[in-house]
Amino acid sequence: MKPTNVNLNENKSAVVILDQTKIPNEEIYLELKTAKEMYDAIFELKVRGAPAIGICAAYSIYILAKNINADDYNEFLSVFKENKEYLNSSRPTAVNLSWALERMEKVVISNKGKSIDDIVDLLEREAIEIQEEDIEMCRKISELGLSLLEKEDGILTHCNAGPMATSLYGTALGPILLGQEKGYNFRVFADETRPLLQGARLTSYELDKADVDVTLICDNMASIVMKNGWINACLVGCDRIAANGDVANKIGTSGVAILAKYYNIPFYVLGPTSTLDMGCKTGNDIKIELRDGNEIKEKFYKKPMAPKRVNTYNPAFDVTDNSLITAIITEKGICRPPFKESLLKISKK
Ligand SMILES: CSC[C@H]1O[C@H](OP(=O)(O)O)[C@H](O)[C@@H]1O
Repeated sequence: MKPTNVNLNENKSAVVILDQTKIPNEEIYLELKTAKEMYDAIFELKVRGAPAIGICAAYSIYILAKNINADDYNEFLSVFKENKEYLNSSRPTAVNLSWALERMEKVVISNKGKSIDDIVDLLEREAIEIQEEDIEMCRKISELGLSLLEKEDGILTHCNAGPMATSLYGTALGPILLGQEKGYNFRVFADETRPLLQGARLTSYELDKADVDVTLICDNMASIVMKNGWINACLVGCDRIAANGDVANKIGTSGVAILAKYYNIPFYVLGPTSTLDMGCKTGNDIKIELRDGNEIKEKFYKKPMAPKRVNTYNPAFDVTDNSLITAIITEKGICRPPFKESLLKISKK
């Protein structure tokens, strides 16, 4: 199977992405050729999800590098860095964006002395490697995540961390999709995830397509489904994992974690080690993206649902304290408290 959410086009002149803002009503693919098209696609969540953003950025900076008209290496590197800083400024919270761009920049810097054409070829290979590594990472995460679940479990999810948000298997949805293939009989409750409805638009779409028993709920219904005893585990993705195990993820995740703690339900975070940021000591060091308040007041309504002059506060992420997390499932293993030690160990594997 090949990823369908982010690829190069046939003549390698553009990044081709599945426009996630059109799901579930249309499957539309876009060709990104210019730096602005690439920036806007990430900023407008046409491509979204930490790993998918990183993969898209890697292919994007490769396409832009192909089009740099430089007389020498230093000029090439200077324009490359400009492109990198521009793409990196699109969204601040998911570490995979800067991680992928820094990894691509390392290819340029470590191959000084080679021809620019050779460096560009190496950039293409690095971008492909980033995507292929993510496929393997997510497959392993799915297997390890599935080992924590029972065949008839009720599972609550928040936001979307499925194939569209990654490369092929997903992270939080990976164990669910893998279990479905193996004949498990999960019952999934998907938070719609206001304000951008990734749960409604994307998670219920991906799970329904795989014939998983998925029930869509409003975010404020997470407590009652847990109280009813319908949830055996919560599975969520991540955008940045701090060295102490604090996790930045879609806004509302920390609330789900607090509810899970109250109802004594395991709360699992799933993500590749490329989302681990050991340079970030705690969640307090994670920059939280603030977005336009119109996403709250009017984006998905026929008419605005709040007075025009009313203030809004629209953080796209929040940080779940490590004390609320049962385990962090990565491709290198399952990390349990104390996370400072378990994450340090896994970061060195
Ligand atoms: C597999 S990473 C998915 C992660 O990214 C989402 O954020 P966004 O939709 O804004 O890109 C959300 O936090 C998911 O858990």
